[in-house]
Amino acid sequence: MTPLSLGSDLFAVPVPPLVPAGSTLPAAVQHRIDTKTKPLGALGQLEDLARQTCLVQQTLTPTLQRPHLVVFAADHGIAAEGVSPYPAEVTGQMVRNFAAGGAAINVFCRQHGLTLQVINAGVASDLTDVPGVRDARVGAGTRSFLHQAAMSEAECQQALNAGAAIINELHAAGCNVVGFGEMGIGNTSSAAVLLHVLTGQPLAHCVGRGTGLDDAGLQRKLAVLAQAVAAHPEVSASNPLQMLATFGGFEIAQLCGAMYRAAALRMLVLVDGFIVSAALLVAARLEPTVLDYCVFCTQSAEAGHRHLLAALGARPLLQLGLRLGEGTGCALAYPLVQSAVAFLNEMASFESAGVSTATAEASAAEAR
Ligand SMILES: O=C(O)c1ccc[n+]([C@@H]2O[C@H](COP(=O)([O-])O)[C@@H](O)[C@H]2O)c1
Ligand SMILES: Cc1cc2nc[nH]c2cc1C
Repeated sequence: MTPLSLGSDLFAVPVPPLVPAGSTLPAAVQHRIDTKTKPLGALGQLEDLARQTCLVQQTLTPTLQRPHLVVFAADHGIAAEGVSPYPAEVTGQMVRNFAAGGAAINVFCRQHGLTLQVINAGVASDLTDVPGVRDARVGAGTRSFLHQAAMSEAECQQALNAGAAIINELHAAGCNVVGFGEMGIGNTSSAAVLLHVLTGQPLAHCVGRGTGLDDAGLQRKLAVLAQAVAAHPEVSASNPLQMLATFGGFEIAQLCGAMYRAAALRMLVLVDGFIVSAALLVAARLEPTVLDYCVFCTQSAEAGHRHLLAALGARPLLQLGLRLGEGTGCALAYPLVQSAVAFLNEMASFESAGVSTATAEASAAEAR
C-alpha cells in the first residue's frame, strides 16, 4: 500500500493552538479561578476543566451550546475470526435499539440533555428502513485484517471526511461541545492493534476481553491479532493513516476525522472509552494539538485503555468500570463539564462576597 497522505480536505483546516503567542488569557483565566471563594485549587479537576474550556473558547465566560453525542456504528471483518463473544449482527440490531430510544446511551442523553445523533458509518445489515439514523456508509463493513487491509486508502479517506462533514454541520448549527461514541462488534480488536502498532506497547497489554470473552477466548483473540499484525509487514510505524486503513474500522476512521475537525473548529471534544480513544490516538499522531480540545471522560475496564490513556497523557474524569461504549462515559461525565462552567460563571469572588483572602501564614502571624 502506498503511504496515505495528509492531502485530503480534512487536513486543510488546521487545529489552532490553544494559547496564541502573546496571549494574556491563561493568566487571566487562572486569576478568575483563583479569586473564587474557595481555597486555592480546592475544586481539583473541575478547575482544570474550567481552564481548558476557557482556552478552547478563548473567553473568561465560556458557555455550553447545543451539546450533542454522536455515535458512529460499523461492522468489522475481523469479527468473523472469533474475537468477540457476540455475533456481528448485534451491531445493526443495536443501531435499531438506538433509533428506538432503548439503549443506555439514549437513557443517559435524555437524562442530561444531550442530543443524540446515530451514524451508520458502515453497518453490514440494511438499515435504510430505520428512521433517525444518518446514512454515511463508506462500505458494508470492513474486510478481515487477518487476511487483507480492513479498508482501502480511498475508503479510509472517505470515512475521515464523512466524519468531518458531520461535525461541520453540528458546528454550523451552533453546537460547541460534542461527545463521541461507537458501536461495532469486533472493534476492540481494531483498537487494540492500533494501540500496539502506534505505541509499541506489547500486544498482550493492548488486548482485552471486549464484550466479555472468557480466558480461553482472550487467548484466542490474542493469537488471532498477533497473526494479523504479522500479516501486514508493509505497514510503516511512521504512517498513522496507513495503520488506520489496515487495522481500523469505518466508525473508527469517521471518529478520527470527526474529532480532528471538532478541534479545528474549537469545539470541546468529549472522549469516551477504549475505541474512541484509539481513534483519537490516530488523530493525535497526525496533529498533537487535537488533544488540547479533549476531555477524557472515563477510564474503561478494557485492559488496554490504561495504556492508551497513558500514551495520550490523559487523566479521565470517571472510573466506574464502564466497558459499554456508545458514548456512555461522555454522557455520564457531561454534568461535570456543566459544573466546571457553572462555578466559573456563577461563584462569587473573594472581593464580591467580602470574604477574607488571609493566607495561612498571615493567620498564623495574627494568632501569635
Ligand atoms: O468503550 C469501551 O471501552 C468498550 C470496551 C469494551 C467493549 N465495548 C463495546 O463492545 C463492542 C466491541 O467489543 P468486542 O468484544 O465485540 O470487540 C463495541 O460495540 C463497543 O462499543 C466498548
Ligand atoms: C448488547 C451490546 C450492546 C452494546 N453497546 C455497545 N457495544 C455493545 C455490544 C453489545 C453486545
